[in-house]
Amino acid sequence: MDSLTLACTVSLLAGGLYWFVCVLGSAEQKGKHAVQLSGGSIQRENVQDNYNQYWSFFRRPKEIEKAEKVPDFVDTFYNLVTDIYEWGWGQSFHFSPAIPGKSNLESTRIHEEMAVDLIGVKPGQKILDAGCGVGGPMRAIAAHSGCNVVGITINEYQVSRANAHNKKAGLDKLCDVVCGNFLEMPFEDESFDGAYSIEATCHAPKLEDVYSEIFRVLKPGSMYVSYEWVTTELYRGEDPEHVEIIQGIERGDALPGLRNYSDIAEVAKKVGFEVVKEKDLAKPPSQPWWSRLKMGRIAYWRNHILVMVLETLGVAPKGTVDVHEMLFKTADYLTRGGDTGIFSPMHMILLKKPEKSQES
Ligand SMILES: C=C(CC[C@@H](C)[C@H]1CC[C@H]2C3=CC[C@H]4[C@H](C)[C@@H](O)CC[C@]4(C)[C@H]3CC[C@]12C)C(C)C
Ligand SMILES: C[S@@+](CC[C@H](N)C(=O)[O-])C[C@H]1O[C@@H](n2cnc3c(N)ncnc32)[C@H](O)[C@@H]1O
Repeated sequence: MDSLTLACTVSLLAGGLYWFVCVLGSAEQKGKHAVQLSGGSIQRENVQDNYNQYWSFFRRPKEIEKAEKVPDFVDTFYNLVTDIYEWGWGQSFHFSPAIPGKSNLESTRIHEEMAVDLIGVKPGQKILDAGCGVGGPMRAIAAHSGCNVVGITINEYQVSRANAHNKKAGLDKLCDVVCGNFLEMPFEDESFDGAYSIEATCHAPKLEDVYSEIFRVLKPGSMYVSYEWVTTELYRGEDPEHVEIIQGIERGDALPGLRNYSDIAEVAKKVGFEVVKEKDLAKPPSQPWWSRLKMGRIAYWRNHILVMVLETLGVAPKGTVDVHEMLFKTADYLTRGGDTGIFSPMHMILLKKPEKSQES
C-alpha cells in the first residue's frame, strides 16, 4: 500500500470513528457526549458494583419497603443513569405529550411552562422544584415566569450538572440548586410562593411524606402542581401482563411501588391541601407521550454498540453497558405501559394550601 492510500484509509477511519462517536452519539442539547459517560459521583471502578447493588434491592423487596433505605437507592440509581439520560434524552428527565409540528424540545418546554402557569405565580416570587434533576424544567420555568426557582435533588452529581447548566444558560441568578431529601427539606416553614414537581414524587416511598413537606414550606394561599406517575383505571392487578409491565417500570426507574391514580387526591387532602384540579394529561386528545421512545429504537441500538465499544476501550466505566441495557429494557416496558393505557407519567394534580382562617 503506498503512503497516499494509507493516509486516505487512516483519515477515512478516523473520520468514521469521529462521526460514530461524536455526531451520532452527540447529546440532544449538547449536554453530554458519549465519550463523557460516567457513573456520576461513583468512582469509575465502583460503577459495576453499584449497578449490582441497585439490582439486589429488587431481590429483597422487603428492603424497598423500608422507607429509610429508598433515598439511598434512588441516589445510586441517578449516579448510574444521569449521564446516559442527558446524552440520549436531554436536560429534562420527563415525558411530555407529542405535539404535531413541534420538536421534542418544544413539546417538553410547553409541558414545563404549563406547570408554572397553573400555579399562578408572579415574576420575582420564589418557587420550589421538588426533585429537580439537572434542571431542564427549572431553566425553562425561570425564563418563562421570571420567578426565582429553588430546586432540590437527592443526587449530588445532579447538583453539579444543574449548576453548570444554569451558569451556561445565564440563569444562575434565578436558579438555585440544593442537595437534599424532599422527605425532610432544609427549608423554613411557609417560605415559598409556589411549588411544582415533575415526575419526581413517584420516588417517595410514601406520597404523604413528600406532600406534607411541600405543604409545610408553602405560604398559605399558594399552589402546588405535580405530574405523577400512576397506574390508570385500566390496570388490573390480576392480569399477569399488566403486573409484568408495571414491575418492569418500577425496576428500571428506581420506584418503590407505583400508586394508582385514585390515591393521589386522597393523600393530598389528608395532608391539608385543597384539590383544585386533577387531570391525566396523557389522555386523548393528547398525542402519545411514548411515541418518542418508540421512534428512538434504532438510536438505542446504535447507542448500545457505542457504549459497548467505549466500555471495551476503557473510556466508559465498567458497568455502563449493563446500565444501558437496563434502560433499553425499561424503554420497552414504558412503551407497553403507554400502548395498553395502564400507566401514565403525567397525572396532573393542582393543589392549594388554604389561606389561614381568621381564628387561627
Ligand atoms: C421520570 C423518570 C425518567 C423518565 C425518562 C426521562 C427516562 C425513562 C427511561 C429512559 C431512557 C430509556 C432508554 C434509553 C436509551 C436506551 C439510551 O440509548 C438513551 C437514553 C434513553 C432514551 C433513556 C432516557 C431517559 C428515559 C426516557 C423516572 C426515573 C421516574
Ligand atoms: C425523573 S427525575 C425528574 C427530574 C426533573 N423534575 C425533570 O423533569 O427533569 C426525578 C428527580 O427526583 C429526585 N428525587 C428522587 N427522590 C428524591 C428525594 N427523596 N429527595 C430529593 N430528590 C429526589 C431525583 O434525584 C431526580 O432529580
